[in-house]
Amino acid sequence: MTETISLSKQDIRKLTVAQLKDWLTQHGEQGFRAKQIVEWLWKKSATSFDEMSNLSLKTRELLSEHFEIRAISNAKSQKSNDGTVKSAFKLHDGHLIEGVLIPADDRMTACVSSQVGCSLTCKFCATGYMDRKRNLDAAEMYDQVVAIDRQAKENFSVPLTNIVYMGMGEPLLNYANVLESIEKITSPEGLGMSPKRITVSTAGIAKMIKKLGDDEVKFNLALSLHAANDLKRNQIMPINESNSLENLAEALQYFYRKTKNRITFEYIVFNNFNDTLQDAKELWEFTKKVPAKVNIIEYNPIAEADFKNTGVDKLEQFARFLDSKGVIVNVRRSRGKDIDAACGQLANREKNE
Ligand SMILES: C[S@@+](CC[C@H](N)C(=O)[O-])C[C@H]1O[C@@H](n2cnc3c(N)ncnc32)[C@H](O)[C@@H]1O
Ligand code: SF4
Repeated sequence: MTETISLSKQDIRKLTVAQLKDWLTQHGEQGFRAKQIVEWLWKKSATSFDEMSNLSLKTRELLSEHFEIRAISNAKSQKSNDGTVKSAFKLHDGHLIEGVLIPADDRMTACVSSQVGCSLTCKFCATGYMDRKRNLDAAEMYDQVVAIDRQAKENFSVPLTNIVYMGMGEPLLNYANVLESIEKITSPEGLGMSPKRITVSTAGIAKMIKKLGDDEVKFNLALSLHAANDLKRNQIMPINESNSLENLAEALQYFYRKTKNRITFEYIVFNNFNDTLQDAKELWEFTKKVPAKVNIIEYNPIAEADFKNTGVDKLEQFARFLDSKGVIVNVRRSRGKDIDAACGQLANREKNE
């Protein structure tokens, strides 16, 4: 019988401080070094053991003999006319994911991916036409934030102010890793950012929205609604067939009771699909179910589908109706469209090479 020996070393960032401490003491090292190593790995984003200058050469050699640091690498960045920077990041196993820096007057936002591809097949989203290859681990999401923060400092001389989990993938289908990444991003041992500046966007997995409530998370939640009517939502978001609007409303109410965090509803106003006054009324009715605000977002055309944005007049009428009913509504213009860096356009494509 032949035995298969795995040559790949363990990713050291999968270990907790306590596990690392145990490992070090079992290997004749001082346990307190674990905290120093963890600080190098997260706060200082070291990509090699050689950088860990307060460890002895012997300790560094011991670590590199047994572990590796699976950092992501920046494969390519493209800058849009409006300053948006889209980056392709290469993962240790060769997969590519994308992250985007979105500069605005009052904020610098990182849009990060949570999965390689997506399994939810929303009809208007480029990522939905790719297969889901795998979930990202916490370090792979954390590394995107670190890399995009560097880009913000290099290009605009300011650090990131906000993070949105709105890149490739459905964050709530990678629940544990997404929460772990946010824990690292917000903890003083990591980047120390406020959870109030982080938004996780979901296509709507009712069970996991409730779990967010049970976990009493401090970050913001956005629901990609796009239709407040099951028949229409089923047509563009197949996940709605098993997570109806009624189930979602109930889950959101539960989430709100537990966290007191107001929900954001994302709504693309598609031409001749969900742009009538009746659609606006249904959306208004839905917003009454839970404290919420509405972001009307522009559709970024993708090759696979032939949706169109509604006209300016209809869009204004739609937004004015909501406003007249006391709904907090923002109309958001899309960014980075010339390089396919806008929401829903992330599918590892290059433009204008
Ligand atoms: C790409 S998704 C990732 C997060 C999560 N899977 C979700 O659906 O909310 C982020 C946001 O982009 C939106 N989106 C997807 N395709 C789009 C497109 N072609 N134009 C504009 N927004 C789009 C989604 O509806 C969602 O609000
Ligand atoms: S919109 Fe979100 S859930 Fe839907 S396919 Fe795109 S990434 Fe997946």
